[in-house]
Amino acid sequence: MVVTTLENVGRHTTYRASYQVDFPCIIVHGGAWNIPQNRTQHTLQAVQSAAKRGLEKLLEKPQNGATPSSCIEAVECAVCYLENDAMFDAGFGSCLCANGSVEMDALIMDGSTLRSGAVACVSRVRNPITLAKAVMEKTPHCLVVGQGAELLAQELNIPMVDSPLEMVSDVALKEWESIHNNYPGAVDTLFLQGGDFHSHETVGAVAIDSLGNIACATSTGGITGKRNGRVGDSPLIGCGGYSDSRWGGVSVTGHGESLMKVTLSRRIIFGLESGQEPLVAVENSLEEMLERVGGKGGAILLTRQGKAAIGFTTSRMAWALCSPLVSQSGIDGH
Ligand SMILES: NC(=O)C[C@H](N)C(=O)O
Repeated sequence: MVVTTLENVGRHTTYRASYQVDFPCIIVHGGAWNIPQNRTQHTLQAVQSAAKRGLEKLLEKPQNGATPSSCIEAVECAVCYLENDAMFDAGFGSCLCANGSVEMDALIMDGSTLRSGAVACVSRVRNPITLAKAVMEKTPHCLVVGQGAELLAQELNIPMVDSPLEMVSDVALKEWESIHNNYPGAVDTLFLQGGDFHSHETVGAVAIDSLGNIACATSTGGITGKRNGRVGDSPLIGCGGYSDSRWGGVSVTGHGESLMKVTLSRRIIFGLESGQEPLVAVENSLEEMLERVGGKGGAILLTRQGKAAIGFTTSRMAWALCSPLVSQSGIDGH
């Protein structure tokens, strides 16, 4: 068993960067994997636009004396934008399960109260992140799944499609057909050493508003060929995302089963609590996940102190950072 030590930290991280930012600020990712060249431009532009829209929400003037805590609206807005883009593995265009259907997961978390809401295995909801937000704001629960979640969407008039087939894109269908007959291996191998070739553009965002409140959101269709009913890391608190305004917020992407085993997002925040620099917390956690359980992934982090950190162990991950003074983005490893 190899346990990550200080000597081997940094061996696998393909990209690491950190920025000092002003408030309010938002950072967005579009999934860690081996993004093909022909998707580069679109993917990068989309995460940049999503971050810009999120920032606009953060800069909106509060109405009727309402508290200007807009980080939740900002992450929802950025994630919705990417869910609506068929290129991403979230909302319309999500990866397909073994039986060819779409099952989506999403999580949102409010770091000022630790309230969170999540949905899993929804097939007919246009924007799973909006339903996750409704779970947080309108129910006493943290996670609602499947039919129960869709019933809630109906009750709350959250936009749904009539048939799950309406959420299936041509690209997702093509990829599903290409790994036909190899489903059991897919979830195990797609993100493992050297195997980050498919599956896909999970999306996420972290925002800090002018009051210093921090929210995170993550949304995904999971991994192509996953067993029906499989739930990945994305909707689970501490796995797909975590936010505590005392420290920071994080959204992650990658091999869900690995991310769950090391509770990647909570682990990164715990690194901050233990006094680690933001980038060290991100890098140590990703390295440990790869060393310990063999899974690759990526993370975005925004801290209370105004540091943004980005890291990934896959070949690529599209990300974009936007504040009134800073605008940065990237996709390649070093
Ligand atoms: N692309 C991804 O990030 C997949 C997601 N983490 C899952 O396993 O469901």
